[in-house]
Amino acid sequence: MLKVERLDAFYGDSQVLHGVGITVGDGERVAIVGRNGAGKSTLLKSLMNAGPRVSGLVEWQGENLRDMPSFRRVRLGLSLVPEDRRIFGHVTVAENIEMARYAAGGNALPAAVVIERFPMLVPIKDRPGGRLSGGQQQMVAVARAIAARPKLMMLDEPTEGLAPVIVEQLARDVKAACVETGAALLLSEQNLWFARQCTDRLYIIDSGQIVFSGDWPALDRAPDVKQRYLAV
Ligand SMILES: Nc1ncnc2c1ncn2[C@@H]1O[C@H](COP(=O)(O)OP(=O)(O)OP(=O)(O)O)[C@@H](O)[C@H]1O
Repeated sequence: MLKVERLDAFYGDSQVLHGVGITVGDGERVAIVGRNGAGKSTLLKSLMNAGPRVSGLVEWQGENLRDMPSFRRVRLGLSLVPEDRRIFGHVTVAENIEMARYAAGGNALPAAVVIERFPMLVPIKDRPGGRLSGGQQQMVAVARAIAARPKLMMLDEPTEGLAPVIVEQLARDVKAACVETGAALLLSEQNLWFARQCTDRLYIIDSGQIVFSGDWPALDRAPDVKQRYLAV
């Protein structure tokens, strides 16, 4: 279980997160939604110690992570798929997924097993990463994360720039992969439809602060909140 309390994050002198508190239970799927610049990416990076300077509590399975480096967090089962996906262009889809072994060691799932879980990847498994569409790249990035058998997978705006038909497929595959492997999900998104398909509850972040916490029906019952923090 992830427990975050009083989390502040800074780039230089500029404070971007202010006293953030969230939890994600074992196997739970939770969304962080908010407008551009609200602090979603900064929050996920802060949880991995991958960029901003942070203070406050980040506790994972009862351990206060303090200044633990990212690679050790990965070994504890935390995994972040960043916005830019970081697919290797000169090796194939299957080899990109095989790279999960470097993060997870002997515990990683074989690429062939993971590819079966993502139907879109089956016909393109031998294609170089540099010749993939944005949607295919995102699918590979999620598959690679799943191959490392994370206990908590964090996805940073996976639908950005993707066609609606790909967004639908990605929603099905992300949810199914989490359910099958028991991985928890912390999803940063602006696409409310996608976030709702993949998760059971959400936090809204605005100007670096959590301004709403509840399940999706609770958001439906609060149209003023939706209008104030999520309308474009
Ligand atoms: N490396 C950085 N250095 C300085 N300021 C940054 C840096 N990265 C982000 N910021 C600032 O921090 C604030 C939060 O940005 P962040 O990327 O976390 O938002 P976001 O909710 O993920 O938005 P987006 O959807 O645009 O990615 C913004 O004001 C942004 O300009």
